[in-house]
Amino acid sequence: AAFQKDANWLDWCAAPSKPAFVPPPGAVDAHCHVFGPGDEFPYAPERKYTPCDAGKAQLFALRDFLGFERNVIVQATCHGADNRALVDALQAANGRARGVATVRDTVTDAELAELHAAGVRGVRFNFVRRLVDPKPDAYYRAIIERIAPLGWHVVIYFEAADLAERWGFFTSLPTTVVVDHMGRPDVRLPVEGPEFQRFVRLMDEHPNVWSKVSCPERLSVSGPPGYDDVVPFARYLVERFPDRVLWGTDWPHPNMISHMPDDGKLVDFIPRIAASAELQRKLLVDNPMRLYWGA
Ligand SMILES: O=C(O)/C=C(\C=C(/O)C(=O)O)C(=O)O
Repeated sequence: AAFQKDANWLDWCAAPSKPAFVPPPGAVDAHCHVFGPGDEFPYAPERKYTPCDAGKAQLFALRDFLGFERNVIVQATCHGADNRALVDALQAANGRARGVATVRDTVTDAELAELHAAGVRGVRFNFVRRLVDPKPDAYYRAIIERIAPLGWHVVIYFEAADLAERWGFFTSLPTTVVVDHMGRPDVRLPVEGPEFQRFVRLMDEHPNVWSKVSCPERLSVSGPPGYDDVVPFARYLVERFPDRVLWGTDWPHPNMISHMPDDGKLVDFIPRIAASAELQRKLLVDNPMRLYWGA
């Protein structure tokens, strides 16, 4: 094989349980990835991890098994700014997938047009240092100038400690801004405490800011299968900002060290954080369709 996955890499769950929760018709898995296969879509030389391959066929099979209709496929750092695997998956999805790409400030108009034609509707800025060496604000502002005319939005991934430091930059972004995984709250701290309430203030004071209420498996201290300690945080955001939340599996779950989540159990997390059919429809259908399909 062209690439060897990292020695401690956990492969995605090959036989997830069938979720008890049945997603509403048209439900969207709004945060997932495709990895390689590496001998067709090489991993980026600047990557900080090498995953197992996780291709579009498995992603779409999981979509169908879990009862979802569509995917938003997000470029992961292991592919850097090489979006070929993402574009390949989008083109194979027959309109049932949209993408969030990674581009450099040198991206050409032709490259942006090709990405848009494939179904890309946003770019991702990853500030998690174990994944990417951060760039100066000017680098990101240059990219935003290039993508704003396309109507794209920005997805940002950062650690809770970064929020205070980058508040000025995050609140200056002119597009819709979607935060991955609730800004990674420390769930040992109280929901009403100053740390999580800083993130709540970001959403409360900036109506262009959305959040994914995903990845309990990354945040939980109490652990699987229920990730009980994450429920209050995700539920709070769904109930406070029902029109600006998204949910995703995060398949194939890169960099999970403690365990590999069962995707069926992640789906059964949804009714615990979105307790009514209306909130479930907003979270899984209305919000992602509005943002990614312009519905
Ligand atoms: O998949 C996620 O959203 C989380 C992770 C990885 C990435 O986002 C990435 O490599 O782009 C992580 O926390 O390691």
